[in-house]
Amino acid sequence: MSGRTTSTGAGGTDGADGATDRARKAAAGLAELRGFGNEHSSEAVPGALPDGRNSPQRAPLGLYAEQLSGTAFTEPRARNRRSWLYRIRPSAAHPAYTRIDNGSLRGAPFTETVPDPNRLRWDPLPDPAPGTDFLAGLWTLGGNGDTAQRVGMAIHLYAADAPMSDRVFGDADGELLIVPQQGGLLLRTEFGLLAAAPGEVALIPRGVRFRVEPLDAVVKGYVCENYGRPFELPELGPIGANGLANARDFRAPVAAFEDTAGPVTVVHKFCGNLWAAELGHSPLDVVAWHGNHLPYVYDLRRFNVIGSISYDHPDPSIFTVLTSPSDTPGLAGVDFVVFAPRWLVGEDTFRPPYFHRNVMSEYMGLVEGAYDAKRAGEGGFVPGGGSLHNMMSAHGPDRATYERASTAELRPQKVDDGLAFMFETRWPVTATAQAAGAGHLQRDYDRVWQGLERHFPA
Ligand SMILES: O=C(O)Cc1cc(O)ccc1O
Ligand SMILES: [Fe+2]
Repeated sequence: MSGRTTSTGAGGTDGADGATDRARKAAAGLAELRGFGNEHSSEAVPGALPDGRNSPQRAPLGLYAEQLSGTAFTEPRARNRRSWLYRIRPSAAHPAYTRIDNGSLRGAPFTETVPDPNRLRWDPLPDPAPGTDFLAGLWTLGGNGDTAQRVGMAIHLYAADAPMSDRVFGDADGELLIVPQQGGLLLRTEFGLLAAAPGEVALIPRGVRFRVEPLDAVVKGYVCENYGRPFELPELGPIGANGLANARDFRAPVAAFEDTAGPVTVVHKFCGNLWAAELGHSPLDVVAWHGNHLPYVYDLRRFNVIGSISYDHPDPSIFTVLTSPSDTPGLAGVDFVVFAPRWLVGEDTFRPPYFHRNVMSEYMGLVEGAYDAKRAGEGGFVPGGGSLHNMMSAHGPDRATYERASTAELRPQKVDDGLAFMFETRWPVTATAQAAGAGHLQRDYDRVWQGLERHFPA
C-alpha cells in the first residue's frame, strides 16, 4: 500500500465497432503501471488531472470530477480504496434503469438447490451459441453469502465469441476476478485497457465499468465474484518481506478514453439482478484518474512458489495469491490459490495433496494441463472443468494418483505440466439449478476414490 506513480497514457481509443485489429495491437503493447494497492495516477491528455486537489471548482479541460469508492469512507487507511475519475460526462447523467433478463447469471442468496455434501465435478462449459458476448456468456455455478450484505462469493464460468460492442458492464455486487482458460481477453475499462491471456488473471473492482473483446475466436474461463472485502495480498509472516505474489508484478492500466456517440447500454448488476440504461455516449470516457480502486492483471507464472524442502506436503494456504479477509482474523471469505509450476523434493513424503476433510469449501479449476492429485484426460479433471468439494466433504488424491505416488521413487521432481487454481471459501457453496442439472456434470465422480482397498493386515 505504498508508492505513487504517474503516467501520461494513451489518447482516445477507437470506437466500439471494427476495432478488433486495433485491439489486438493494443493488447500486444499496452502501457501499464506496476504495483499492488498503489496510489496510481494517469492522464490520457496532459493537464487533465487536477493538481493539488480532487475537486476544483472547475476540473481541467471541462471534465467532470467523480469519486468511486470501493470501501466505506471511514475504513482504515491501509485498506481504504477509492479513485477519482475525470470524465467527459458524469456517470450520474443517465436515464432510469430497467430490469433485463439475467440470462445464466445468478446471485446470492443461492436457494435453487440445497447445499450438497457430495463431491461434484464438471466438464468444460459447452461452446457458446454464435454471437455470445462475455456478459451473455456468464454462467453461474454457485456461491454463498448475500449480495445485499456484501458477504460471500459466486463462482461463474464464461464462454463467449463476440465483443461487447454496444454495451458495458458494471457490478455493484462485488469485484470480478477473471481467470481466462481459453483465449485472451481485451478489457476496455473506465481506467484504460488491459489484456489478459490464459495463465493470467484480471480483476475488475466493484462498480468499475468495462467491456470485453475476445482476442481469440472462442474464449472461456472462470470468474470469482467476491461480494466481500476487496482482495488483498496475504500476509507473509515468517516467509519474510518477499515471496508469493510480489506486489510489483501487478499491472494497472493507463488512462484511455472513448469519445464516441451511442447508443451504448450500461448493464448494472445490483443485488443479483441485471439492470440496463441506454446512454448517448460511451461511459468509458474517463480522460484522467488517480487512486487505488483500480483494475489490474497478474501473471500467475510470476508467483513465487514456497514449499517444503524437507518433508510433508504443506497446506495449500502457502499458494495463496489473493485473499479477501472476513470479519474473523485469519479466516478468509474467499482465497484465490494457484498451483503453479514447482519442484517437489520432500523425503519420505506422499507428495501430491493428502486425503483431507476441510472446514473450508473448495472450488478448483484447471487452466491447462493436469493437476497432480487427479487423473487427466476424458472423464477426469480437464482444463476448463471444475470440482467442488464442500465443507467436510472427504477428498484428495484419486486412486490412480494414490497408487502412483505412494510407490514412486522420490527423486527431485518438477511439477510443471499444468496450472490449477482454487477459490476457497469459508462458507459452503450451493450450486445453481443449472449447475446441479448440467449435462456436463460428471455423474460418476465418486468412482475416482473406489478401489482404495485396505492394506492393514487382518
Ligand atoms: O483438494 C485439493 O486438491 C486442494 C488441496 C491441495 C493441497 O495441496 C492440499 C489441500 C487441498 O485441499
Ligand atoms: Fe482439498
